[in-house]
Amino acid sequence: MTKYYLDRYLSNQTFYKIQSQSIIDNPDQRIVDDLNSFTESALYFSETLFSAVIDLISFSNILFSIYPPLFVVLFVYSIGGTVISIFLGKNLVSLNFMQEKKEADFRYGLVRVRENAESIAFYSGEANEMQFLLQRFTSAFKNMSKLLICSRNLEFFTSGYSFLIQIIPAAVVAPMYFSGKIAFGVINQSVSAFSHILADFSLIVYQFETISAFAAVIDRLGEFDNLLDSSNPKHHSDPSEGISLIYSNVKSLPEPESNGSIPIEKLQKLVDIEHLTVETPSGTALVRNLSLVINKNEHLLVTGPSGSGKTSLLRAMCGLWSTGKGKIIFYVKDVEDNQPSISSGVVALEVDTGSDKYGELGRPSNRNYEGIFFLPQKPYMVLGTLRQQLLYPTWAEDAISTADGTKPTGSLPFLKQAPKSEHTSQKPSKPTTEDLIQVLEDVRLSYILSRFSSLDTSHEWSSVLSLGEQQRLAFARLLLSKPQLVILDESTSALDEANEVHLYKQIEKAGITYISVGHRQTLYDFHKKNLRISTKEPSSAEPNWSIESIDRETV
Ligand SMILES: Nc1ncnc2c1ncn2[C@@H]1O[C@H](COP(=O)(O)OP(=O)(O)OP(=O)(O)O)[C@@H](O)[C@H]1O
Repeated sequence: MTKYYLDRYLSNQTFYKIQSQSIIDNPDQRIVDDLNSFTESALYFSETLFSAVIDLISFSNILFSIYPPLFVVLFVYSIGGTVISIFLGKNLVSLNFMQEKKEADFRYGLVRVRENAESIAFYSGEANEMQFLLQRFTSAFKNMSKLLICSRNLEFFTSGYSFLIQIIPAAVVAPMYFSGKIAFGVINQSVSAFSHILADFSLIVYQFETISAFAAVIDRLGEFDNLLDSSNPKHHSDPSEGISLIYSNVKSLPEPESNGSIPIEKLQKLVDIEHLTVETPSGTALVRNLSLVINKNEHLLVTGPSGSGKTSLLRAMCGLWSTGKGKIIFYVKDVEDNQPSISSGVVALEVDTGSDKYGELGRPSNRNYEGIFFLPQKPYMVLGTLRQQLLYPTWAEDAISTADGTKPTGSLPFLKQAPKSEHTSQKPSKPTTEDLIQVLEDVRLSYILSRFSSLDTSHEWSSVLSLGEQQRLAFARLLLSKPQLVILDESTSALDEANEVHLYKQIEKAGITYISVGHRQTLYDFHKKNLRISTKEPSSAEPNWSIESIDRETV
């Protein structure tokens, strides 16, 4: 179940939507704790129900042979008990639901302190953090107090209910004993059979607390499950709504014209943006009616005031945001045909938006395999070794290792990776250790190898590497992946100018076309075109962008 939920959580960028739009609270807690409680409680209830049925069958016969009216008493008593316990414990489901949420919020607060330890320490923000954490804890504590009061009332009733069981059957059959119809031992027999059967009928009374906790877990999982289903593209009512992202598959070179030449624009087109309007998820238009073509080696610099929507444009290009309208077409090469020759004579540019390859929205499962790479503003370091940092996100280590570094034995089904699809087989071949060492030299990071002794040591990389070093590591990933197009969102903001120049030269040398977002004047040197986005009246329908060539001589 964990793997099933993880698969759905990580597909279609659902994890991003949940986090950026705060759709539901604490998905991690739902995957870890709620799934655990769900499976445990489901098993427990199945067992309890099964033994109750066996018990009922065995003791009904005995009780019926003693005195049939005892059954009527038993029914009335158990139904009355169930109604009262439902009344007393009716708030338990919502209280349990909130308890799960509040405890998870508190835990998440602590995780954020751990993740942002250095920033908090620099700010000396301990007192604020303490207050913030105590607020969350107090909230969980108050809810727990309500939960305890509700459980206490229910417990009082349940105890009284179970004590009366000892008296009721004896009181019912006592007249029969005094009139000499039954022996004294039969009273004991009837008490025993009565309490067994009543326990079976009173499952709701005795298990009310567990049932309400189970119901809260089902609620939380159900909410999560619906959300995961709704972000599956198959459930979208109209896939044409919003921004369409199309990956057009260039199967081969275009047809030569009558004079034997190939139109340069057809040969080199990488991205075509048509009438694109990007809006925030709340509906504010940021970039309006943008039309733009990016050809091979026509490096584009996106500039504009802070908050004008530069990163949002990149989000739309990566498919993270689809609010707005217009079309973005990426011309990606098919790896099987990636060395076409003009003499092959095969023609045309094939637009492949078929559902078989890219899904109904025409999006591939991993854009890195399509030759498009994205470097985000905040460098992201994975948990693991330096080798894993460099291979991320295009390749993964083959074996799944446990925390102590040993490889798992046995054949647990969830450790098996899904069979490689036709699409993932297009991954570039995995770099060797020499390639990794070389790329570290290319980004001027070879000294970290000697500092950390080998490529296979694990560290908390985001803490032990400076921001600039993390940005250089991100460029190393890019150089290894060798994409056709890279989208850089202020990816050199923490670097000195010499390193920035060096890295841009490296990617230019590798033949990678890049689109950068940035504020620095130095960036103009490496780009051919400048897209300026301005902040205009949100109500205005006028385009708020302009594009101009950058003349390297005059910069
Ligand atoms: N999830 C969101 N929901 C609503 N509005 C958002 C969301 N994310 C960003 N915005 C808003 O969209 C606008 C554009 O944000 P964006 O990050 O694209 O700006 P930017 O031009 O890249 O700025 P900077 O140069 O400061 O990085 C901002 O006003 C921001 O507050």
